[in-house]
Amino acid sequence: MEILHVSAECYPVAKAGGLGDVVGALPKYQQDAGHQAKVVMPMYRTKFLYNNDFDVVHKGYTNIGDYFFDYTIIKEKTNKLGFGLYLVDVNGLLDREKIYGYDDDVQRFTAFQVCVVDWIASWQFKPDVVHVHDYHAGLIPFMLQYCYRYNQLASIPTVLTIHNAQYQGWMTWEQSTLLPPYDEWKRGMLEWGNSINPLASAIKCASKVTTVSNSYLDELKYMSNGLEALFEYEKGKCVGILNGIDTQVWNPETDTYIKHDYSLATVEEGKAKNKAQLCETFGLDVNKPLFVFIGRLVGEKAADLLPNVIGDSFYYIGRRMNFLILGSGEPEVEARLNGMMPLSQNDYSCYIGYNEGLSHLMYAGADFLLMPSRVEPCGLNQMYSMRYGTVPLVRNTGGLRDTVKDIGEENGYGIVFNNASVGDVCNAVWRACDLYSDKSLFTKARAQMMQLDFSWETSVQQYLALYQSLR
Ligand SMILES: Nc1ncnc2c1ncn2[C@@H]1O[C@H](COP(=O)(O)OP(=O)(O)O[C@H]2O[C@H](CO)[C@@H](O)[C@H](O)[C@H]2O)[C@@H](O)[C@H]1O
Repeated sequence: MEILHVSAECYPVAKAGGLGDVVGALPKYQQDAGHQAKVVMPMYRTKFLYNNDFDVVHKGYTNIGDYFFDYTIIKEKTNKLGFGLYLVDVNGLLDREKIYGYDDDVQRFTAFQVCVVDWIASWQFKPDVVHVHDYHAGLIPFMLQYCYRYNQLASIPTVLTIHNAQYQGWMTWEQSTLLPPYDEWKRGMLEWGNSINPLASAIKCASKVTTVSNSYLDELKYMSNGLEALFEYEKGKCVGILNGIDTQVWNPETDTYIKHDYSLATVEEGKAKNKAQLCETFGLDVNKPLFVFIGRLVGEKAADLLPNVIGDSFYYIGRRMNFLILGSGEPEVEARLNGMMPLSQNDYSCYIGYNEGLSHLMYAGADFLLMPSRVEPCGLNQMYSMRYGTVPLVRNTGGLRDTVKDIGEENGYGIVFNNASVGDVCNAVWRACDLYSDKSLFTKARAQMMQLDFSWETSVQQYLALYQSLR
């Protein structure tokens, strides 16, 4: 089968979070399973672009509204990522340093999608399926079916994967002119809540919709930032497929980001060395358990709780542990976390920003990973941490519920709590400190987690079966 993934992110080309990880891995494993997988994404000004060689495979001319422009599709020459990587170059619009966060993001991502559809129209043989990820590619199922210019593409099956339904890409009706001319009778397929909603449109128009865990699919029916009724209505075509992790990138035995690689057999000393390196870098006490948080500092991840969790843990449990935070996001949370630095007694530090290498070292060197998420469609961090022998503390939600079993249960290995509240997280920290003191239980949990199988193979088969059902 020929599968075309359309996404705003793909690791290692450009990544802002878990979407990039998934789009950098899933196609590789589909290719390994004997299929032809391609990824098309915007051409940002990233290191990857400058450090690799590309061929021009297509040149085109199109428009968004009254802005007419040339675009170019370039392909990485050697398929070094394990699949065909295609970048859309639109001079001035897409070739920026950041992925998101510009005032004209609506124009940028609409232009990207128009170019992708325009490019597909030039193919001699059409792909067997177009697989779009999140709202940045959400207008494509509509365009393929209802834009007059692309009538010949209407029968291509489409799959939407929702990595995060919080962000929907809302556009005003005035911005509808950015789309190629379409059948006005179908404008309802673009609309939700009186505006153009690219994510809702993709849910309506795609042949199938997947979410990145089963529990998240259930939750979306009562908590999806306004789309609850739509998920209930379209539930017949929705299915949950749990993400895997790229075990070639996330492997403590071969990880090139860490100096001290380790396996299940050498986990004790391997983690100790990585922890020592981390503690030295951040001025932490290597003899105390180390709790880390890695992620976007936003409400969904309950990052706003962190300052009080740290303060209350020190106050009520005692200064028996270290905390280290890596992330960026809401300015108030960043400021509070930074503001706590002078109060550290060699037991707290934070790094505000994005740092891929440091994240690997933290998964490797920490004892515990905090994930109090209010919403977690799947969550990759907890799976990475388990593979690196770091015990996750997670809220009982979404993909966290589907992947972490509480230590209190038979064969459990993690710490699970119910509420995204300071009290519940502190209680989990307390339980973790107790676990840390119980050496034999801690070692057992660690060994058990490291042997769990979160590889992509199973999920890839589920995606392939889904595509097959559309042919
Ligand atoms: N400051 C920083 N420095 C370095 N690395 C950082 C970082 N901040 C985040 N990361 C990395 O970004 C990734 C985050 O992935 P998640 O899946 O946990 O969350 P995200 O909300 O981005 O993804 C969404 O999509 C994914 C994929 O489907 C779902 O798992 C998830 O639930 C959903 O919210 C991890 O690789 C993490 O290490």
